[in-house]
Amino acid sequence: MEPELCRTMKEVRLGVDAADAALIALLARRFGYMRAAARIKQDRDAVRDEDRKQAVTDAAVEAARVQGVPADLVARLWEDLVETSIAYEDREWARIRG
Ligand SMILES: O=C(O)C(=O)C[C@]1(C(=O)O)C=C[C@@H](O)C=C1
Repeated sequence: MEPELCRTMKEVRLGVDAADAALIALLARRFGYMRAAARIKQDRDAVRDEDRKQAVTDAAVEAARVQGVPADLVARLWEDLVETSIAYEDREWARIRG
């Protein structure tokens, strides 16, 4: 049910749970690309790429603005998302070559 049509907290929470499940599926896919990056990057120092991090965050903030989501909140989320991705990619880089 669309958020604007919700009349009860039960309806709201069903919608939130469904959105969270969809987000987790997308995160699983995004993290899959981090495993691919860890496999492809030969140099461990290349795991962190500040220019690309900035570009990814800028794109997310712009997409959020178009969709009417507060840009400052998305910038904060993407800071955490990309830093978490870097940590995961670094861990995978070491695991693959361990
Ligand atoms: O684009 C890359 O090089 C990635 O490894 C992906 C990613 C990301 O989370 O989008 C992660 C680490 C880099 O710092 C930049 C971006």
